[in-house]
Amino acid sequence: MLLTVAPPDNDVLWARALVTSYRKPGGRTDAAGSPALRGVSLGVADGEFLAVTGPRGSGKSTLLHCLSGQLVPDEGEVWFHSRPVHALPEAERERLRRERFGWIATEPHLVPELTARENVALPLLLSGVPRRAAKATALEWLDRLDAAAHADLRPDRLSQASRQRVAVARALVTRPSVLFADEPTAPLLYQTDRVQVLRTLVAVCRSSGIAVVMATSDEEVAEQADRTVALREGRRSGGESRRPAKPGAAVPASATTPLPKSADRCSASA
Ligand SMILES: Nc1ncnc2c1ncn2[C@@H]1O[C@H](COP(=O)(O)OP(=O)(O)OP(=O)(O)O)[C@@H](O)[C@H]1O
Repeated sequence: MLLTVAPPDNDVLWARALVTSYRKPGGRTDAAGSPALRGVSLGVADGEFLAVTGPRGSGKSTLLHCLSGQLVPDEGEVWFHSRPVHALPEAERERLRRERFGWIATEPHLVPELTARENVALPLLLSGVPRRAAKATALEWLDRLDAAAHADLRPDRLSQASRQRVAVARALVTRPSVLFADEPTAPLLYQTDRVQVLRTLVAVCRSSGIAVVMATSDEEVAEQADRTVALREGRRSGGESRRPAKPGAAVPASATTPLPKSADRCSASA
């Protein structure tokens, strides 16, 4: 595969001409001959909130999987700073995902036997942080997500919105450089929950300098983003739209307080 030069300095993440097809169990390329991505290029600036929009099946999730190194594209390149994600061995991609990327799925997928605080502490424990420090940092992140009151409850005792807040705290506890979120508010029934979870997430990422790449088909969600790129049938559709910041947007005070020292990045640098 031809490697080009690394991306511009102000882009934390950069992708060029991504093409991806899903293969059938027999190993053959999709019989319909319809790649999920057909040449998508984009860059994500440091600390930027980028929304990826498009109808169902347009390739949003596939793009996030490629950008986060979960899926290696058939063609094209993905760079994280000066590292060619598409060309890294599986073990290095996994390490990158664990240490520099956060992931929020549509469903929270919390460990049912663990409390909210233990769920959030888990990524830190797995990267070798001592238990006490990990649990203290987990509580600080739950507090920033307005979920500290639920710290000692297991997921089955939490509302859907609270579970998603815990999942957001778990994704951010390692202070990733990029947070990927795949329709994170879609399962929340109430608009007030969707708005609050999203605003808290965005405020925390902005105050911590974490870039966000969010797949969404919800226009209200996309309106919160700094920039929106649209997909249709695996291709960029139309231009991109940039929106001015909304200084008046109400966010919980806890989401914008500076991070305590113990919440500083715990993982190794890339
Ligand atoms: N695991 C898979 N195996 C086979 N085909 C897949 C797989 N995942 C996605 N696809 C196909 O790839 C295309 C893009 O799907 P993708 O999930 O990336 O789109 P999306 O915009 O995220 O849609 P949605 O909003 O429904 O999740 C679709 O045609 C979909 O059917």
